[in-house]
Amino acid sequence: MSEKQKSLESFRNRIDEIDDHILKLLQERNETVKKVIDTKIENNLPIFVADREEEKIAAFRNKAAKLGLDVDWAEDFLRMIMSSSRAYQSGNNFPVTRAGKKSILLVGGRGGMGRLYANIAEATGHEVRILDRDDWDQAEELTRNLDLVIITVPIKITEETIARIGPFLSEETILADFTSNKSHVIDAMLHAHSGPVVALHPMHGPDVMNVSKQLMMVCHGRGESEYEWLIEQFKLWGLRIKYVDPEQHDRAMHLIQGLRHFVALLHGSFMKEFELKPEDMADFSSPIYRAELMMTGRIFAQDAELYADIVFSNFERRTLLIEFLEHHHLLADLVKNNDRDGFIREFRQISEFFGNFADQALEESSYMINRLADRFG
Ligand SMILES: O=C(O)C(=O)C[C@]1(C(=O)O)C=C[C@@H](O)C=C1
Repeated sequence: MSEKQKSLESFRNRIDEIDDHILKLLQERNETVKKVIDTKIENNLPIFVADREEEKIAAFRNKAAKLGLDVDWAEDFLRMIMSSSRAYQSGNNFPVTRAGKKSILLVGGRGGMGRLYANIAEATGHEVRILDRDDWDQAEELTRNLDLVIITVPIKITEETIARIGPFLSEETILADFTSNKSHVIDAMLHAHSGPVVALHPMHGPDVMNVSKQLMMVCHGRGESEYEWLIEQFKLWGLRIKYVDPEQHDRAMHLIQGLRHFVALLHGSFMKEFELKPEDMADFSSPIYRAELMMTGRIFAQDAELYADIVFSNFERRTLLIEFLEHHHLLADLVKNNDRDGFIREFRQISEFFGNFADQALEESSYMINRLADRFG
């Protein structure tokens, strides 16, 4: 072995030692996190503490800069550590609110979201009951002495399920739902129940590792002081809360869920029609195109009925999708007429409309693409 090879080997050995040391330190950090979550459970404190994380990130960046390290990389590193810390804290028991343990019924509790929240609520010490499709003959028993009922059934049967459960509920029971559609649902709940009502939309799927730092949209219905403990409980689980107006929520959802999924559907359907095989396209794609292909492809790994419910959710959404499809003429005509100048004019008008957001989109998407390329490239 040459002298050069020998020194390379000794440097690599030193790097291995340092990496092992990092792992040991992470393990020690985890042991401390275990004590943190025990203290939080004893004192009813939340898993995710935004201020603490922001302060730590700012301090870490400063220290990294002084040590001549890449500050953005250092921030990512710390964010990953804290994310794993929250996952760890979400692994066993959860803190409960000062209002104490409650009885909670999940209607549709055997679906993905129902199971996720049933497990978390159970791990918090709440009494969890499930009412699924075939359990309606037990509805009376399941709704006795009940603090909260959450409707988490497919969109298309949400309103009829609300109407069905309403008569079983006492004045004190909170009626809530997890549907991605709010204005009609909140009206249905207020109509079916005279007690506290709150409409919720967890902005995540059932496949998340844990709910810490996930967003819960909240639309006020009735009796805020009575359902306050529930919002508090979400915060203790680590969720972020955003209060929204139901109409405003639904408009945004038409665009985000309806339109976005529809664009992906159109893309996938076109690929199928012209036999553009995703594997071949992926091989020829740089990270950005690959990311787009993945955004389209991920939909088809999921349930067709779920997407049908999202796309066909209601009349407003279907109207918007038809408007969207008809709008394609504007661009199709530019292409048909080989109107390069018209294309540039339209492009610039869209850029103006997007304003500063376009720069933010460029920055965020570049970040995402670099991370993806590093992991899967
Ligand atoms: O300081 C806390 O409360 C923690 O739970 C620890 C920790 C971390 O791992 O540093 C994790 C989650 C919080 O959001 C903030 C910080």
